[in-house]
Amino acid sequence: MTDAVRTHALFKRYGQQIAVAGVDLAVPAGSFAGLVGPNGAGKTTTLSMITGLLRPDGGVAEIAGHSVWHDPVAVKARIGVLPEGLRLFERLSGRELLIYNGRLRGIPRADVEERANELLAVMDLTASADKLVVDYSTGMRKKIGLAAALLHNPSVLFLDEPFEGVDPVSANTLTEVLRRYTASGSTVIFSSHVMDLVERLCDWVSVMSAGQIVAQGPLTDVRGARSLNEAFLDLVGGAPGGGEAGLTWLGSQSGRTPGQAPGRTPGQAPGRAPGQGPEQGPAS
Ligand SMILES: Nc1ncnc2c1ncn2[C@@H]1O[C@H](COP(=O)(O)OP(=O)(O)OP(=O)(O)O)[C@@H](O)[C@H]1O
Repeated sequence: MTDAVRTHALFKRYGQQIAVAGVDLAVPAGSFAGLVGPNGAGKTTTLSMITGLLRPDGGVAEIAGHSVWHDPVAVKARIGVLPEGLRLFERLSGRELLIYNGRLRGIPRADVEERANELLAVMDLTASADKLVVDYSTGMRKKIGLAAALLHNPSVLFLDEPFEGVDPVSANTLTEVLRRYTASGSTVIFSSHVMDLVERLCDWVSVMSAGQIVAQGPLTDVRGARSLNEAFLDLVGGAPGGGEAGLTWLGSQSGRTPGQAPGRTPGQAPGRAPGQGPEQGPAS
């Protein structure tokens, strides 16, 4: 079967900084796929190149066998995107936004209205449908963004951090919608830092580190006998206890004035409170 998404040697440089260093991504159709990696690994840059938002410096990206950069119309008809830092038409209401998106996609007005109403209901946005998007909360923006990305029934849906700022109830709604969507044979690819979430939702995982794919395949293979979080830390070289190095000044607030080292008053030797020997308890 053709992969829903495939890239070969995808490359992007910003000045001296190589953001994506030859990525070979493969996501089978019908997958619920997670793209994970530490901050700055190149996930957003990769997704931007695959969705036609950013021109690669090298390599190829294909959606269902269509080249993103040579056959952009065919690709854009097949994909839905919920990008990072989502920009929406703020002065439209949620309903107007969906109808506008649907009409831009060439969907007949009656169909757009029907789909918009259904999506608003599923996303629990019916009561806010006529409110301006500028007045939506973070979670509501994610939901209307997802509704807009789903309206034309794409075969591949790209989501950059879709659950960020979304409350547990709304996250549950989004999860259900996405599960239904992949169960029908469509593909979801989402980036996230939340390993528990990826482990719970995804059946396919691609792990990126320093601009490259360091592991990719079915979740159970990538994870092995470990949790995905442990596998991730092994793969990306997260030093166990790395957060304990340095920062000796951090914490120990008691008996200290601002700017003073912990546990010390001016003129006192380090490590002992005035008038207190090592075995001495508090004065009674
Ligand atoms: N527009 C830009 N100009 C210069 N450097 C950039 C630009 N966009 C990204 N980078 C650099 O490219 C590298 C990859 O960034 P990218 O945003 O793709 O990472 P990411 O994996 O999505 O990170 P995060 O998890 O923090 O969102 C980083 O080193 C980043 O500083």
